[in-house]
Amino acid sequence: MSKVIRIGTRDSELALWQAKTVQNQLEARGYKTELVPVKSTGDLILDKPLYELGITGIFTKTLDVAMINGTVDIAVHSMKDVPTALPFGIVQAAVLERASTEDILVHKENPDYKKPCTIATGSLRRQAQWLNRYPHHQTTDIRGNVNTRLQKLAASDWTGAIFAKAGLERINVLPDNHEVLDWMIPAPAQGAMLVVAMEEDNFSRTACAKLNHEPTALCTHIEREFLKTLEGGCTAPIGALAEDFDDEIRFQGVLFSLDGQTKIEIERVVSKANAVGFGTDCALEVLDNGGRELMKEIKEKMKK
Ligand SMILES: NCc1[nH]cc(CCC(=O)O)c1CC(=O)O
Repeated sequence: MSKVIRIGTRDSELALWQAKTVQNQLEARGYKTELVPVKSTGDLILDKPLYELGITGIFTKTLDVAMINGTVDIAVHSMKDVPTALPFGIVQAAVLERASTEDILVHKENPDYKKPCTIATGSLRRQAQWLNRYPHHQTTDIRGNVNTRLQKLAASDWTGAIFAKAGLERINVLPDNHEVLDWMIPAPAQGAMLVVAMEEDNFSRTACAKLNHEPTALCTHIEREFLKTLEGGCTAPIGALAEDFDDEIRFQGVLFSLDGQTKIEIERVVSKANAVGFGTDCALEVLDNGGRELMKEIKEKMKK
């Protein structure tokens, strides 16, 4: 095992933490590794909402190119940032055991939700779910990595900002003044880390396979199937969570209109033995239940 596995990562604190976790796990199994941080397009364009950029894989593209060019062997991503269709030649090499899946609101003082509030989020999914629950509130866009967003919140007069709990926990910046949004359905694969490799790179794939956490891989697979079937390549307010209970998977999926007023949801239980294709089946049910018209409306609004 003399070959060094070069691990590509974005250079944010969270991305580096995640890449180092993969590095430590590989080294614990006797592999030699090297971290290669790169800047992604998503980290360089910070003045526009993500969904307006109209680029899928804005956080993953730079690393995909580095891997195809052979400057890195594997790349570590927050799985929820990875488009459901991987570039040709790139494959999933490992899904690590999932951390917290929840969204949280970080706020300054205890908010009174009965009053008008301003909630910062750059995510269509979080915006729609917040406005569905609190129609008299408003949302405002926020961009940047986790630390930047915490600073922007501190300097603002907003009520709070929404984060993935996993991200703040990982880099140890979860403030006391936060509330877990247990009613909000997370993004597909939120809280999971994905390692990708080149299909023909058997050495890296064999190494990474040892880090794979089967239940997380199955749950995130179902959530991403749901996403892929619903969205058809377009960004939309979609949430999905599959949870592992011994030999059963419990699944919740939801599609919202952009203003949060329309909600199409599904809740199902499936045995692990029948889990293949289950995410797709759930998405088809949502589409048949008014989702087709809703997705068409969202696509038209997003063009403007
Ligand atoms: N969209 C950015 C992003 N991608 C992954 C995480 C956090 C870690 C995770 O959800 O796995 C975050 C930050 C956030 O949503 O607050």
